[in-house]
Amino acid sequence: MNQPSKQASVIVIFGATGDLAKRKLFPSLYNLYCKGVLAEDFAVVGVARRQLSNEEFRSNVHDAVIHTACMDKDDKHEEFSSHFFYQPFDVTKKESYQDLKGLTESLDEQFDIPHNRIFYMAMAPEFFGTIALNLDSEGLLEGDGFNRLVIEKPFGHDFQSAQKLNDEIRQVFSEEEIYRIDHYLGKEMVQNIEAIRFANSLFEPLWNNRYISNIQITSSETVGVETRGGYYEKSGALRDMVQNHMLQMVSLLAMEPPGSLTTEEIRSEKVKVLRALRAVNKDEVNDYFVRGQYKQGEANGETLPGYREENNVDEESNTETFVAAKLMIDNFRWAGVPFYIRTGKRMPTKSTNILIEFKDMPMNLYKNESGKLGPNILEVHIQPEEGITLHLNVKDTGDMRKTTPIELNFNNKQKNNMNSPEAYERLLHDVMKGDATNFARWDEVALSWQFIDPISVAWANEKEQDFPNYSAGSMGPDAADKLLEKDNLHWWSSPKA
Ligand SMILES: NC(=O)C1=CN([C@@H]2O[C@H](COP(=O)(O)OP(=O)(O)OC[C@H]3O[C@@H](n4cnc5c(N)ncnc54)[C@H](OP(=O)(O)O)[C@@H]3O)[C@@H](O)[C@H]2O)C=CC1
Ligand SMILES: O=C1O[C@H](COP(=O)(O)O)[C@@H](O)[C@H](O)[C@H]1O
Repeated sequence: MNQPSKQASVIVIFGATGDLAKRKLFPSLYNLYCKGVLAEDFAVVGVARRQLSNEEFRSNVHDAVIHTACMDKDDKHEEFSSHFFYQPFDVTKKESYQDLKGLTESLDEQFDIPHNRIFYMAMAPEFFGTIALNLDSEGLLEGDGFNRLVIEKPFGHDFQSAQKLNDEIRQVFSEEEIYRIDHYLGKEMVQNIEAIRFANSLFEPLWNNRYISNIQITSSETVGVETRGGYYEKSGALRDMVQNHMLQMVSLLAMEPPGSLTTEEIRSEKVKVLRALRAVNKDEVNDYFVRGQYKQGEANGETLPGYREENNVDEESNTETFVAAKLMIDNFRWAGVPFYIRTGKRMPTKSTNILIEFKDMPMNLYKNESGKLGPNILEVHIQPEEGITLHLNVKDTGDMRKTTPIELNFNNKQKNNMNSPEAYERLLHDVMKGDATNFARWDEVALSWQFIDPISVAWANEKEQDFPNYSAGSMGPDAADKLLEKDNLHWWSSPKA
């Protein structure tokens, strides 16, 4: 048998019969297997309440990856599934943990794995504390190898609940052992923000309030809440998207250059941005934030239901399915530069796009169609396109005193032959390598909740009388446009969306 790799591990998935495991985790592990990242020395133990045999579980895994192809190689679905094992599990029962300990130790021997463990919490957060304490008390963390805990979002519902959850898991796991997933941090172009900024002398000197007018981040989804009404009613777009994904993108765009690309240096710079975010108190919420809820509408000739007609949604629901906001970062670099963000469900396109609008030239020497020189804009296309577009003005071919706008485009997928890995694949690989850079540190999570909480409290206390206020299939309520019009600006719609 080959020497086991140092990172070889037994991966335990709590909630292995659920949606996340099926749609994201198994296909990502399969891709890693195809690429040779997972060698022969790995094993996955799935646990959940229902009674399944190993064979039944493997058949579920097989079905989940059957449409995922190994690039340029023969498919290995059977071989891959043979690394999977199942154990029926009750999170509250000691015997479940003792059985799990026995199984993981026997897999160490069978697959020649050092005592390395990755515990992936793909279950409701209310169980995380209990699981962590039992893993410790039942001896599953003993041994020479590493123990890593991967925690899914939502990490709490507000600052207080996040702190309680953090305290519970920190009784057992150190901060370095905890990997708090924010899957946006696994996206190729989100990771590219740092490279675009810090590897190009063209941009970095301009990346401040002297040259940038404003930054706009739009993350729009075409889907409604589908089967997730129960969860979403308690969450809303503010907690579901803004507290985590949107603020993470803001941090990466606004942070100072780290001294080096180490995990802690990068995360510490992001934390400084969150500390400098101007707090919005309850009386100012309407100046900085807009909320929306979709009503019935149309897209591609299809009638789409309103949010209040979805399953498990209250017919008078006050939950927002759209948020737009103006964020101010009160530090030397960003004073006076608004960061506008918007995100919502049932919008016309599935797209995430960042747009950096540079300030106008001090004087316009040129004439063009509109009489106004268009601004330089750098767009970072996060999804579905992955790339950047730089909008410039060049001389019109016919008239030397006239300009015409042009675009310089880079498409990442073309460069990578369409094989850019999925976010979960990248993040799972990072966990295996022990690289926590693209995971949220506790202080990032704490600060983002502290910023969000006054807004969610204000919205919970004051029912929005205008709800529902945007049609499914539209770009959100008019108030989101007015938020920028007040500043003599407008949302740029991306040609790549
Ligand atoms: N689905 C997604 O795309 C995303 C999910 N998440 C988060 O991931 C977590 C899991 O989500 P998802 O997979 O969608 O949820 P599901 O409801 O589909 O799955 C939940 C899993 O937990 C198991 N489970 C529930 N109660 C217990 C219990 N008492 N003891 C043991 N196992 C239990 C269920 O299995 P059984 O019924 O057999 O016990 C099932 O395997 C949640 O925290 C969610 O917020 C985060 C981002 C995206
Ligand atoms: O975390 C979440 O993200 C998805 C959007 O993710 P994306 O990668 O498809 O952009 C969102 O639909 C979901 O509500 C939220 O929980």
